[in-house]
Amino acid sequence: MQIDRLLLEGFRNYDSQQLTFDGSCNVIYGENAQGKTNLLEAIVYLSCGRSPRTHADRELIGFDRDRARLVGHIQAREREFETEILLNRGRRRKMTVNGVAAKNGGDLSQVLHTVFFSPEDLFLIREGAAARRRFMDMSLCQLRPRYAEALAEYGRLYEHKTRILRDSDEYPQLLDTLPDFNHRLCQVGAVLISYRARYVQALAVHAQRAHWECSGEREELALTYQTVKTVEDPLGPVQDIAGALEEHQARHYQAELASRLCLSGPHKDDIAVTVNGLEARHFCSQGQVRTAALSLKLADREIHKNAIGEYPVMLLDDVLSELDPRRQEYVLNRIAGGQVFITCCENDRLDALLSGRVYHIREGRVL
Ligand SMILES: Nc1ncnc2c1ncn2[C@@H]1O[C@H](COP(=O)(O)OP(=O)(O)OP(=O)(O)O)[C@@H](O)[C@H]1O
Repeated sequence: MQIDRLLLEGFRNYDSQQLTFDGSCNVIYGENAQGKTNLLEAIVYLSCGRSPRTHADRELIGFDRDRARLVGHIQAREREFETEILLNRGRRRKMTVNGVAAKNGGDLSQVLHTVFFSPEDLFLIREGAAARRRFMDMSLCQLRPRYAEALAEYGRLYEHKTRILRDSDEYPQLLDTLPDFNHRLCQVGAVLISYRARYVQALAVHAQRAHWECSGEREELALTYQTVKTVEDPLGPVQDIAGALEEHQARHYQAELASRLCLSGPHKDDIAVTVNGLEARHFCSQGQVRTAALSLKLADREIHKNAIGEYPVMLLDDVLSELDPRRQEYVLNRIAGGQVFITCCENDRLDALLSGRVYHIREGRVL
């Protein structure tokens, strides 16, 4: 799987730029704030309709523009595809694959998969649960179109329920609609839990191996999916999970009314990460955190490879400079085989490490 050509018009700081890429390694370098990350962001966006940096599509449109256009020529499953996205201020975006309308990001992911790794991901281990949920969601939305649909529906239901709880003092009749919302949240929430549990099960195996190798066979990384307490078996039948969610919700009904917050549901899920039995978030050194974050990303790449039979496009945003030479070498050896994009501020060291095409970016243009 690879992206051969990319056209950006009015996307972030790219006015109008056409790029042709190498099938193996592409090194993108330039000074700070020139558009290196924007370029990788565009490729991720073409793969799933979601930016790794923002939920707000309007932020992707150039400051002085009303619309942005992204076109990617992609090779996958021995076929060629053209994915196009049009973003308009104040209007719904339009997405097509080979001229056929794509209704959501899941349709784009039928064509292109990406794994994006940036310095912020080094905090995947240290930060709160939201970072790890976002990681699962980004990956699962690409892997499973049904997950993307369920996640979007869950988000809409969650917002409605939040508004009902918030406004119920002023309009008590709103509470009459709450049982319906709660029921649907449990049904859709159960689908999310079922997918997440399987994903983390696979992730744990690959990440454990990557961390073990990268740490010189000294450290054991373990991942455990954590969800709503009443769900005893997240790998069990979806209807059983939904039942367990209803039970948890009923127990928290009064507390939700009192706090006016959605307290029950998989929107609070997490992945517990331990290294040699110790909670990584609190007890890991900087180096261990880096190795663990890296292992999660490499594991994610393996899961995509197993699911689609081809390596996803790997995008490494400024991360090599954050890693010591041993880890750098480990990453570069492990990612050989698929198409890779690497951004960096200076190209000298990377030139020595990699063979591939080099792009110098300045002010949203390739020099
Ligand atoms: N919607 C937008 N329209 C125009 N320019 C934008 C928009 N969003 C961001 N920018 C500009 O893009 C630039 C940042 O680009 P990017 O994040 O790709 O930098 P970078 O080259 O990766 O830098 P660094 O090496 O510091 O990470 C900034 O100058 C920012 O002002």
